[in-house]
Amino acid sequence: MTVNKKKIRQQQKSTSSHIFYSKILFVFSLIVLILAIFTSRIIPSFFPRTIVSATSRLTITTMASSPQYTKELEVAQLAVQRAARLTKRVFHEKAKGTVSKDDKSPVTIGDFGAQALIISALKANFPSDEIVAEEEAAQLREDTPLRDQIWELVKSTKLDDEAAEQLLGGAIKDADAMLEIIDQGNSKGGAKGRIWTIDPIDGTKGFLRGGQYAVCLGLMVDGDVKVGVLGCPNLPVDDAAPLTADIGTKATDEGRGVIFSAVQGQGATSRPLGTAGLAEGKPIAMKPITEMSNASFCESVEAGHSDQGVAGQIAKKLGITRPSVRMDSQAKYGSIARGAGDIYLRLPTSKSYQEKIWDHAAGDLIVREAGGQVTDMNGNRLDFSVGRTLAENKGVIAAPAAVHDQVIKVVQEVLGQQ
Ligand SMILES: Nc1ncnc2c1ncn2[C@@H]1O[C@H](COP(=O)(O)O)[C@@H](OP(=O)(O)O)[C@H]1O
Ligand SMILES: [Mg+2]
Ligand SMILES: [Mg+2]
Ligand SMILES: [Mg+2]
Repeated sequence: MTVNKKKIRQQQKSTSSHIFYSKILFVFSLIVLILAIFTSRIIPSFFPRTIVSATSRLTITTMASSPQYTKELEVAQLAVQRAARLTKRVFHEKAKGTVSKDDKSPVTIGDFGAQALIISALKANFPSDEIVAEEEAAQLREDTPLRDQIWELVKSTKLDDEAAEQLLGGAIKDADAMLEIIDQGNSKGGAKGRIWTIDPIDGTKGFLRGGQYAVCLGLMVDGDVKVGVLGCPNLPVDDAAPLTADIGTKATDEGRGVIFSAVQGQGATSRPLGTAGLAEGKPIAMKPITEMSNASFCESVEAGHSDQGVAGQIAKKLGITRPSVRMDSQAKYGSIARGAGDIYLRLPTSKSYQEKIWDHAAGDLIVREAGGQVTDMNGNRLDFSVGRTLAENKGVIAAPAAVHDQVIKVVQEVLGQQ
């Protein structure tokens, strides 16, 4: 009897110590898991991709319940929509008020006007945010007729929706105030705080020749792109329309004009550029590549902006059989994000050129939120935290996440043979 009791007591003791040790083990594992997740977010390269992507999914779920950057997104979309109204007016005019910048690249009254409208909308809503924008007003201060031409456009470009126009802060006071506003885009950029980046007309050369162009706006917080908006007035509204360099010969804008948007962790959308207010956005996603031979790739129209010879060799080695679609501006990012094309290749043409952050911020986020991966030619993520340029990166390779490693491998092989 006593022996049995003793046995039972011993058994109870060992069970409760088991439970005690299991609890300790459980709490310890939990702490390790939390630490792993926390550290993997700070130093992602130390951890396998699976852990990092599981964490991102965790972030997405958390963020979905309390969407962030709602106001930023609304203001950015409306500001891009209004600026695109201005660029479309200039686009349909014969004389586009083109002048040459110091680096010999073109700039038009559309570039200056769109930048003034976007900055004034941002300053009305987020007065302490910094802005990195492409253009500056110096030339306009010495050229009064050019300044006045832009002012005429800026003061008469409004959204039809009165409430939306009010949200953007309404009209700019006068021509001098407009010049000051243009120059508020002179931030040096960097890794701290809230910084917007604007390309009022990306693909100015495309804009001038009647090709694709984009009005681009991105918000970076501590060097990371959180919001991206691309207005592409000459792309088809239809997300399923095939990728083509041709914008058609129609004089009307019917069936054309799209805004791509993304917020980090909330996916990417497209909506018609429209005329009044904002249409409902539709989620967009990159197309999975099942056969490389059926894949399409796009690149710049300008041979001076991207090495088309090297891109051709990469495509061939990947097994891509179709010729590239040459398209100006970040319309390329939008097009692959909605599955109209598959891969975007941008190979440097010179050792010294540094890509500008306004040429890539919005597109980078939109593609990544649509299921893509965007890196430089060495496979490193684009680093928007080092100033006005992507000084730490060379070239751009954007592709569906599932094949991106394969593309980078081929890029390295081809470049290694150079
Ligand atoms: N040598 C070069 N290499 C890469 N990009 C260049 C370049 N010279 C200019 N660019 C950039 O290429 C952008 C156009 O991109 P794409 O060639 O894809 O259409 C230009 O934007 P802007 O048109 O806003 O000036 C400009 O900033
Ligand atoms: Mg330019
Ligand atoms: Mg540009
Ligand atoms: Mg530009």
